[in-house]
Amino acid sequence: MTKIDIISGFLGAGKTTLIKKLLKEALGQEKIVLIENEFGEIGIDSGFLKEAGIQVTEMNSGCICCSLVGDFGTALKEVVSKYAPDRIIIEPSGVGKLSDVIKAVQKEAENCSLSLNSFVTVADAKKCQMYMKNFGEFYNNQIEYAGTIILSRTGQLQEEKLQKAVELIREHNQKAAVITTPWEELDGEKILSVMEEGNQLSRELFDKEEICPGCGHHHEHGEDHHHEHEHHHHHEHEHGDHHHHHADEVFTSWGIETLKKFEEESLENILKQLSEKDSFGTILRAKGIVESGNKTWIHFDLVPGEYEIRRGDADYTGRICVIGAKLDTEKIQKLFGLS
Ligand SMILES: Nc1nc2c(ncn2[C@@H]2O[C@H](COP(=O)(O)OP(=O)(O)OP(=O)(O)O)[C@@H](O)[C@H]2O)c(=O)[nH]1
Repeated sequence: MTKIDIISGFLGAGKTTLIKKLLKEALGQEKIVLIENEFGEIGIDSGFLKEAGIQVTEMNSGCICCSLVGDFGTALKEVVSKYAPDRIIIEPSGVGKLSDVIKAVQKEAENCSLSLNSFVTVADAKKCQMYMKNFGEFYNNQIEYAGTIILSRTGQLQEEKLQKAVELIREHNQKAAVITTPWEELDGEKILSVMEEGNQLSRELFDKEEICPGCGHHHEHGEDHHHEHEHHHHHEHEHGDHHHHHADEVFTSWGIETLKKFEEESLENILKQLSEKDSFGTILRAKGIVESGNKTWIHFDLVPGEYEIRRGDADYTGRICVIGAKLDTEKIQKLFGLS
């Protein structure tokens, strides 16, 4: 029986960082396949995992949570028959709805010999209030359906702020275990055992009813699609323009492969502008690997309010990806000096 762990979380929450930690500290002996579904045109994360000998299957052509459920099922089956792994870790795109991913996995689990072992959401403790307010339709679904919620960046947070984050999360999920301890203080084994217990707790919730991610209403399990549509129309009449969005209606991504070399200073200036000004749209995530002078390479990461530049390994070509809402991609391209 292959175990499946779903590690969801909004853009830049820390999913990849968590997966690395688990692989290193808890899953070293197991045969693992990672299925990544990145939102954005260019997969940037998978390099290090491939180097670590982990099998990575990228699904960058679309979203596993909605239209491509069929393809996702095929991908799962292929992975099981080809590698017979002990465990499949699924990292859905940061803007995917966790409930859709769980549904897709459950559907396939019946056919292949798969067991849904855990469904986790990584949430940036510093930003959950802002994300709930601005992108609640996607963000809250990930919180509501998680068996375990693993807060990231809690180390730098004041106690009251962390307390507030936990309260906000509890408004959407009373049952999940919420990990508040900074990750450096926890062993991967400990985190994994909490994740696996979370499965037991929320299975009950998931079996009984489904919370409509858009309107917050509970639908009986098994309620058919036709019926659901009527239900939604009903709401539209009541509340005006209520309808559910697909991720690609709300979020856009811009990605480019480039040979351009960047000085650390000028890249710093670019990231500073991206994170401070709102004239490029709402920037939610940027990452890239680009060449710098003297055959050195720079890796960078940006989430709202913070960015990080570090020296890293060369890659097969330079790549940059920016994700956000209402992006002015032309202006962003110019900012990187690439138009
Ligand atoms: N200080 C701090 N930084 C973190 C923590 N978790 C993640 N980061 C940083 O945040 C950035 C994003 O982390 P990732 O692990 O790539 O996040 P992700 O959820 O995989 O992001 P996507 O690529 O958008 O899917 C990286 O620069 C990490 O080093 C944390 O707990 N504390």
